[in-house]
Amino acid sequence: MEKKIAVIRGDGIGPEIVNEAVAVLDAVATRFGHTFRYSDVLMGGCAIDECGVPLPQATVDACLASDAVLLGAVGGPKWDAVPKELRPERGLLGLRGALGLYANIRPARLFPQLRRACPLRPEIADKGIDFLVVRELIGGVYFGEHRSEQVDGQEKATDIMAYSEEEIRRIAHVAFRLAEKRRKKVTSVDKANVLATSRLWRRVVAQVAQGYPDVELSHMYVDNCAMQIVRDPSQFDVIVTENLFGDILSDEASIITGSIGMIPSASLGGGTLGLYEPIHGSAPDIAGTDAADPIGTILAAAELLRDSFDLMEEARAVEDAVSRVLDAGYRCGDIMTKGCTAVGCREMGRLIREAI
Ligand SMILES: NC(=O)c1ccc[n+]([C@@H]2O[C@H](COP(=O)([O-])OP(=O)(O)OC[C@H]3O[C@@H](n4cnc5c(N)ncnc54)[C@H](O)[C@@H]3O)[C@@H](O)[C@H]2O)c1
Ligand SMILES: CC(C)[C@H](C(=O)O)[C@@H](O)C(=O)O
Ligand SMILES: [Mg+2]
Repeated sequence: MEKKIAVIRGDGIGPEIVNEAVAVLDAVATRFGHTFRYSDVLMGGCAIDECGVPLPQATVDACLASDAVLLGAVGGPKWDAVPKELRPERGLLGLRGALGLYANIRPARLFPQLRRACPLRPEIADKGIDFLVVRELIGGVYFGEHRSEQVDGQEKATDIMAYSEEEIRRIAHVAFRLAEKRRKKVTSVDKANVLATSRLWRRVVAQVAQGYPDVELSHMYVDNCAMQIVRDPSQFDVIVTENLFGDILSDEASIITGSIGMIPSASLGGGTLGLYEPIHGSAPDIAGTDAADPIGTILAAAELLRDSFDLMEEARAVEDAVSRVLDAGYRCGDIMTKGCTAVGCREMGRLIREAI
């Protein structure tokens, strides 16, 4: 099989972790006889430095001309002073919007090898952690109007959160379809006791549920959900929620499985083009030190093989390789526990490649 992959290394640890993920894709190509052609494109702070904007049109065009997009992460303190519409993160939001990627799927799954890195009490972890956060990605407050003005001699800032029925309906279908293939439970998370967008969310999700009679739907307020994720994560199968709540809950869900450095994400739209990235950011505090855990990005590459290229065996080979390296006791600093062998980003990548 021959496929084109747009590669966005980005800022901070982005280039370090993407290098390892691309090398893993190369190992897959060699073992299974595929050809992956990469086009390197700029986004975020590095694009501001090179081109003056966080999302050059050439990047959008290259992504649209590819079969999938692999991303590291963007942003960092170097660009804190740039005007808000030019911030590195605007590049990421702009790309998600330009590619129509409305569904962001972020798994929370505890690797059996990482039980000791799990910060939850053993009796809670032993009940199992295996759920998905399905986050709406191109609506809500992220894509509403952001305004700052002088009122009565003071600065006043406003962010508008808006959702249409159709924006809610399409993400709800994604959640129900995923739940049908899993444990058949959807928890829709909102703040319907306060927000008009959440009341609409609840009504539309309940309507969509009627088309999936085998799937059980429950509703939960986001503050309660944040608490339930650490109290008893085994109750969740698929969580579906709006953009901002999903951003926050997925970071929270990541840490109960060991580390944010281990969690991949897939951003999907109506077609086959998907964007695959770890859920974490550019980690400026450890950039350039070879301390970043590349596993989240490598597992994102596995998702890319499965979702965008339909290469099930190849995706499984990457996931099994990660498992075998963890079985052998190798750990990056974020998941290091007593008795294991500490390795850096490059060495972790090499071990996983060799295990393929
Ligand atoms: N998708 C993205 O590109 C994305 C996502 C989140 C944040 N950001 C941006 O990244 C920058 C830094 O944000 P932040 O510090 O709030 O969040 P962050 O996720 O970059 O880092 C949070 C903490 O997790 C650690 N961490 C993150 N990834 C790791 C990995 N792979 N291995 C080991 N440790 C890891 C970091 O060292 C840090 O202590 C900001 O500019 C933010 O806007 C970008
Ligand atoms: C960098 C930022 C805009 C982004 C988001 O909030 O979506 C990030 O936190 C993420 O989770 O991908
Ligand atoms: Mg986030």
